[in-house]
Amino acid sequence: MEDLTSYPLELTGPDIPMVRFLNVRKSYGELIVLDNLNLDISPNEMVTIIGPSGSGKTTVLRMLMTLETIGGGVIYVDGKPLTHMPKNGALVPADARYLRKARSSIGMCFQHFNLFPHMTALQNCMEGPVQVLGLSGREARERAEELLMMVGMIDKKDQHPSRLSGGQQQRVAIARALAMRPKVMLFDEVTSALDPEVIGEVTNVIRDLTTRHSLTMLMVTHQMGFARDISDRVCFFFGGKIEEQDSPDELFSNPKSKRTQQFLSAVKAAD
Ligand SMILES: Nc1ncnc2c1ncn2[C@@H]1O[C@H](COP(=O)(O)OP(=O)(O)OP(=O)(O)O)[C@@H](O)[C@H]1O
Repeated sequence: MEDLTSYPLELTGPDIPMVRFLNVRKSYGELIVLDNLNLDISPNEMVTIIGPSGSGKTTVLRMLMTLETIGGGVIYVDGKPLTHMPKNGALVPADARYLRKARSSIGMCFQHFNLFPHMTALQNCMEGPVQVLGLSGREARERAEELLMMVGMIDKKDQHPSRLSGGQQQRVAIARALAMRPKVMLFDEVTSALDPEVIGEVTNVIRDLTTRHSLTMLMVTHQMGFARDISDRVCFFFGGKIEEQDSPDELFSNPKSKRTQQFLSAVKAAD
């Protein structure tokens, strides 16, 4: 087992990142998926991960959601360890109770919306705040209505998911994740399963979040134009590592690494 004594029990100081991956490793058998990953995300920063298929992009998000066990290193959120917990003055792997609480600081939207089919849009957004956060029905309803308004879905609040388009369902899924007041929002290919004509309504909601709301966000996308448009920083992943990271303008206009150049040319040629 890894010696964790050199890892801080918590991050302190004036400029602590909202998210820190510290030497994070993940393998499936022989396959190394994340190779000593170090990544900091500042409060209110929007970071996008791009890269070829199999480079570990989704694994990064799944590790932050604690859907995967960690093979090495520690992830911190808002200064506190996410994957580990302090015990007798040292970090040890987090138990289920600690993980359940720690994970509530992370919100996620997937390619497939996973709304509860038997609940209306409003009920979908109220469920977590009532069941997990213990809000009263009235408080949860107010919060849900405010968020459905923000994503432009208030007039459809009493519809079930089967009566909504893919874009509308994804907007409800975003509102549902935000209703838990996460510290960090993750977006994994949220437009991939959508018809082209409704992609804009979802990207507009995410763009709105970056400009009007202070929220730390990490996104995986294959839509380079969108990544360029809304990110503060873009990380190009290759083989489970960050090959290159920069501001979107710099990374897309002036990529330094050969692998980034090749990837961006291939994506452009396929467009
Ligand atoms: N549960 C698993 N068991 C075994 N291998 C896995 C598992 N999950 C992911 N992998 C492998 O880990 C590697 C990274 O997967 P990941 O989904 O993070 O890649 P990605 O960059 O998001 O790819 P894509 O763009 O195709 O979604 C891939 O080679 C994948 O096959």
